[in-house]
Parts: sequence; C-alpha cells; structure tokens
Amino acid sequence: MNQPDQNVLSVRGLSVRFGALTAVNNVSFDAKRGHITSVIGPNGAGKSTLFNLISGAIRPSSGKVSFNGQDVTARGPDHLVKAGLARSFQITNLFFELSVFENLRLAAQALEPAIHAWLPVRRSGIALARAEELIAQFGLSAKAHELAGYLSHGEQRRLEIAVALACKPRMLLLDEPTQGMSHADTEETGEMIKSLAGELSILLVEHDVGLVMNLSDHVVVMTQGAKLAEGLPSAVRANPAVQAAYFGQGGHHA
Ligand SMILES: Nc1ncnc2c1ncn2[C@@H]1O[C@H](COP(=O)(O)OP(=O)(O)OP(=O)(O)O)[C@@H](O)[C@H]1O
Repeated sequence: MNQPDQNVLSVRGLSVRFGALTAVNNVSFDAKRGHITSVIGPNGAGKSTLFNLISGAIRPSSGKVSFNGQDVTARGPDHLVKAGLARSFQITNLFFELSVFENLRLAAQALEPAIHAWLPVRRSGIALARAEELIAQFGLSAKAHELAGYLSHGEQRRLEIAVALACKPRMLLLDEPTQGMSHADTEETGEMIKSLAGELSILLVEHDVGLVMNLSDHVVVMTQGAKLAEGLPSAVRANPAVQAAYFGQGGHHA
C-alpha cells in the first residue's frame, strides 16, 4: 500500500558549477510518494541542470540525492532506472522508424528475465503484454502500427512518457513534457500526467506555470540557480517574492 507522507526523493544541498557560473546553488527539497512535485522558474533558472543532477546525467559539485532512502548521487541513469527512477527528456528518445508498438515493446524488454534475452521477439511475452497494456492505457490502439516518426508532436511526447513507464518505474522525472505543444495537447497531457500520479510519484520540471499550478501537489520555485520558495501551488502563487521574481517578469504568467 502507498504511504503518501513518505518522501520518495530527497535532494540536499545540491550544487553544480560550470566554470564561474553556479548553475544550481545549494538546492534542497523533498518529493512525497504518489505526489506530483514540480520545479518552475524563469529561463536559465537552473531547472534542466537540476533535472540532470537528479537523474544522474551530470555529477554535482556538492550535495546529495536520495531515492527511496538510498543514496543515488551521480550513480548514472542506468543505475537509477534499475532502482525505479525513469525519466523523459525534452529531446526525443523515440525510434522514429519503428512503430508505436515496437517502441513500447523494446522499452519493456528490460522486464524480461536476462535468460530470455536471446529468445525470438514474439516469445518475449512479458514485454509484449506490457506494450499492449500501455497501448490501451495511453489510448494509442488506432496508432499502434504507425511509425513513431509519423505521429503528431503531441502524440510523440505522450508516447515518450509511455516509453519511460514501460519498465514500471516507481518515479517518473519529466522535463518540460508539454514543450512545443498546442493548448489542447497541453491540456490533454496534463490530464494524463495527473491520472498517472498515485501509484507513481512524479517530478515535473516545467515552464508552463498554468499547467504546474493545476497539476502539482507541491511546487519548488527556482531563480538564478537557487530555491526561492516552495509549498502548495496556492501559497507559491501568493508569495510576494515569487511574484516579484517570476510572475512579475514578462513571458510566463500564471
Ligand atoms: N553544460 C553547461 N555548461 C555551462 N553552462 C551551462 C551548462 N548547462 C547549463 N548552463 C548554464 O546554467 C544556467 C542554467 O541553465 P538551465 O538550462 O539549467 O536553466 P533552465 O531553468 O532549465 O532554463 P530553460 O527554462 O531556458 O531551459 C544557464 O545560465 C545556462 O547557460
């Protein structure tokens, strides 16, 4: 059973320097099990760098990342995926020349016991079943045999999330999942993300303030590499420092 008050992810004093620039500066926060925790901030605030630090893609100058009570700092994406932390990127990760179904089946192959690695594809029963499950869950039946490269941008972004979920992670890290989407696609993707939380814990790094405020249980605001505020969406929205530093700036109003 879920224990919603438990922290699934803890970030403590995380910093990274690129030469003279401290892109992430002493950031700490917790993400609770089953919740949607979001990181927002203006351009260049350090959100993507924080995402890369948490997902193990880059090594911090100092600080610690714990997942399920285990120190996973800079353990690398492969280790994190095995531990149950999956991620979906801004940059697409799909095989465009393969069908929707094949993309999912390949991603689900990690669920097969190692001894099945050399079996013919049609006998990879666990991966096939998982791909079918995801096709149904993500409403992709009509597109299952279409090449991923022929899907619309919004469909590709959703397929990427399905691919990230193929190996049944406990937590999903999403970096700007609605980037470049139409308003309608953004809303649909937001609903889909919301429906995934509960069983799954989600960390969302996102530009779209409206989306974040609607979806999140907890919001962390960054500016210039540092944490400016955190709390419930309503409290963050009402915080004068956040309004001055973020909502007051042109571009991304709530
Ligand atoms: N590998 C790198 N080397 C040097 N500087 C970097 C590197 N990666 C990011 N930066 C710098 O670190 C700062 C934070 O960048 P980051 O991409 O994390 O911000 P962001 O909040 O994700 O911005 P955006 O919303 O525009 O994606 C920026 O000034 C950026 O130029």
